[in-house]
Amino acid sequence: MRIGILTGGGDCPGLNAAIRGITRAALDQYGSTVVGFHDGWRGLLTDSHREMSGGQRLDRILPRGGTILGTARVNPERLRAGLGDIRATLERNRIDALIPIGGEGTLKAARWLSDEGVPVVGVPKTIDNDIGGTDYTFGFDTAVSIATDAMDRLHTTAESHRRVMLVEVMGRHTGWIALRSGIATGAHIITIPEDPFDIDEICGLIRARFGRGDRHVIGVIAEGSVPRAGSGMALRDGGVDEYGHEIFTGVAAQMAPLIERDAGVEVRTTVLGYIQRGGTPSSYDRVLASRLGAHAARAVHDGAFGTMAAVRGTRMTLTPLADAVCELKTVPLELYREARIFFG
Ligand SMILES: Nc1ncnc2c1ncn2[C@@H]1O[C@H](COP(=O)(O)OP(=O)(O)O)[C@@H](O)[C@H]1O
Ligand SMILES: O=P(O)(O)OC[C@H]1O[C@](O)(COP(=O)(O)O)[C@@H](O)[C@@H]1O
Ligand SMILES: [Mg+2]
Repeated sequence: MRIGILTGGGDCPGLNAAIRGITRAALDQYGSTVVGFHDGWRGLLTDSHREMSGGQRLDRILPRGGTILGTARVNPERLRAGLGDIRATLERNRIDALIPIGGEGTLKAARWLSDEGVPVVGVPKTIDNDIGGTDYTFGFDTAVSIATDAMDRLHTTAESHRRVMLVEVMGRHTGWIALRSGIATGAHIITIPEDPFDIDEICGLIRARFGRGDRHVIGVIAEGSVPRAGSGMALRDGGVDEYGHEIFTGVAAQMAPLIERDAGVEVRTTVLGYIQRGGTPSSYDRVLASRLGAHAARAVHDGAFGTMAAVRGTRMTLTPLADAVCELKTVPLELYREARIFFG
């Protein structure tokens, strides 16, 4: 077989391990060849690609962050309008099956291509861990470790200065990174997009902590957090970018002056940003990405198209793409309530 692969959406640690997993399995186990398309779906629209070869060169990419194929976002309408170009690229390169590695956006496009008759098997990736049909996505474990390390450091400086430290972490639609890193570091407040926050409640909690003699507060704020309607705070509207994503206006920075005024304490804001996505993957993410990649290679050779490689417990499985993209995997509210035990 000739298998096309691509990495789409935001990069994350483990993409290279997944590329290696697919390529090593396809080449060594099935004698197939692999063609890597550059910069996500853009590489299929413009036919920009490279032939992948196995051996030592691929072994060295296992621990490397980012993606050797490059990634990009393409306006979904432009992608749909380019179906003819995509088909032409696949035919010109004699591609028998496509393995897109991506988040919920890339996998929606994969599902659409599958519905159009293209043989597709997806591989889930994202630091946000918000893809349905799989217990975990690679990138998440590394991002949580980076956020945990950062917050451990912020505790000591906040305590020294008697400050509130708001730490904004990634999580566009879901609070998985905020929840996991917040619990791990003993954060006093965690806000997640799934449960709009009440700024008065947060201020009350901060006043109570300082009132009983505590010297600092760490608040972990998922970037997609929103204030509860009618709760005395409204976020600035940033509109939507050309790819259809909401443009964030900095929720933590907008909370800070309200807390300073109400609680009469100094507030500092740290936005962890792209640090969470860069650099070498954790051992967990390397293993998960390698296994998902090899499993996807196996699935295309079995003809199991229209599916996504997934992990359930410790087992590799296949989930129908339609099930994987029908809804985001959000943080269950009972899990968030469990975390609230440690607030304050
Ligand atoms: N509903 C959709 N239909 C077709 N293509 C889509 C759709 N949603 C996203 N895409 C394509 O997938 C790309 C990656 O999606 P995005 O959400 O940016 O990243 P991720 O795959 O990491 O979630 C988009 O830039 C777009 O080209
Ligand atoms: O790279 P961009 O376009 O600034 O996107 C940032 C977004 O990408 C992410 O890092 C990961 O999201 P995806 O995996 O869905 O691409 C989000 O946490 C963040 O909101
Ligand atoms: Mg996305």
